[in-house]
Amino acid sequence: MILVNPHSGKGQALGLFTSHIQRMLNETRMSYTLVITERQNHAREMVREVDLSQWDALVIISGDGLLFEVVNGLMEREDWEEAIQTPLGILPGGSGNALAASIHHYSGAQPVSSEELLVSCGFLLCKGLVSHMDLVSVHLSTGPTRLFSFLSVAWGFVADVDIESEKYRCVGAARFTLGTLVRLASLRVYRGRLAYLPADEAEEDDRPVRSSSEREKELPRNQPPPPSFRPSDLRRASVDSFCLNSFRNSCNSNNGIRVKKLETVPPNATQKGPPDSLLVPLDQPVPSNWVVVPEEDFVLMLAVYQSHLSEDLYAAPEATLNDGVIHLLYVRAGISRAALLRLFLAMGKGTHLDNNCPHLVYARVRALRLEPFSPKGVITVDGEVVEYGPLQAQVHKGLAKLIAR
Ligand SMILES: Nc1ncnc2c1ncn2[C@@H]1O[C@H](COP(=O)(O)OP(=O)(O)OP(=O)(O)O)[C@@H](O)[C@H]1O
Repeated sequence: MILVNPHSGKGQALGLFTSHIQRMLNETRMSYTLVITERQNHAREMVREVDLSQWDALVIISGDGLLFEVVNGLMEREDWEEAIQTPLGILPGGSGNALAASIHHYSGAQPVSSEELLVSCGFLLCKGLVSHMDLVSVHLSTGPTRLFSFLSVAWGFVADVDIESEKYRCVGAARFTLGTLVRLASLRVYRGRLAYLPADEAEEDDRPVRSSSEREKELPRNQPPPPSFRPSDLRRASVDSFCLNSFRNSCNSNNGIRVKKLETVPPNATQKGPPDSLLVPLDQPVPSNWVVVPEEDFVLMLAVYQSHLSEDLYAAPEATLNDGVIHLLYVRAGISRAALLRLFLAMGKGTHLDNNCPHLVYARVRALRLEPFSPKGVITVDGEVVEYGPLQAQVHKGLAKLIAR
């Protein structure tokens, strides 16, 4: 199932699919159904109810926001443990495309333009090799109290830029550069308390470690793919005509693709997912083996679990898809505008940690707690704004599966 957010990025996700991806899938003789999302939470509600036995993979062509919905929809199911084993795929159609940029980077390739990134991720999808991907369980004190995140938690400068730059999405990935310059002009300090469990202090995840053959399974498909893409091999994809009983389906044709419109079911708020053995309730002090950061004034806090925060921000050079580590970066108050700008320019190349910036701190952690004291601010999880207030998070190594090698 390929889910498209027609409004993501510059609003061209469907066009990008037809111009770049459709032919590649046809050449591999992979059959698929395209679902165009109609509103926020459509994908989340749909994957919560869908019969997953009918699908080999759930692929999104959008920004990271749509994958966030799919991951959380799967984790809200009664059968979440099995559901989250469904291979996920991502094709960049947004303006940030952090996970797509990360998997392109993990494949060993050099940085590329947005269009080439789409083709690169298309090839990864056609190869169909599946790897495990870490998920982070994020607890909030209000709103939906537990979320699952595959990318980042941000507070302060980065979160502000992410949200404020939404209005510049027509310029694509450059929106973050533009937003950074605007926010630098009105640099703020955020007051709060940060604590974390260093990765070397924490016990390894107690789930059994899987063998590499179990980790890297090839996606089933109708026929083996041709060794390379040749025009003579071009065939039309056989488009599946699944009938999902829980939805009212109406299909119509769009550029030769069968488009399925789905009616979804009411939200389900029940808590699901693995226990967070490293966390104590938010109203209790953190355990004694945690580090409590002495400073209380910050410019930013960024917890990231993949290498890239956007196509142009190589935030965690050491990160891999399944390292079971939250890469925590924070910048203490007192940094000059010029030094912060230099830091972000260096992040474009992934050299920010080599620059010995005295205000930047980096730690590999397994869990963290953030208690903002500033009355107003923005916190984002995977680029989506969440309720502003205390939160804590714990990584779950390799909980999800991603088509990524
Ligand atoms: N048809 C739709 N109409 C409006 N919103 C939608 C629709 N489909 C999905 N959404 C919502 O749009 C939000 C943004 O989606 P997404 O992150 O995929 O794109 P984006 O914001 O353009 O990408 P990026 O995060 O890279 O900038 C998500 O929260 C998603 O729930």
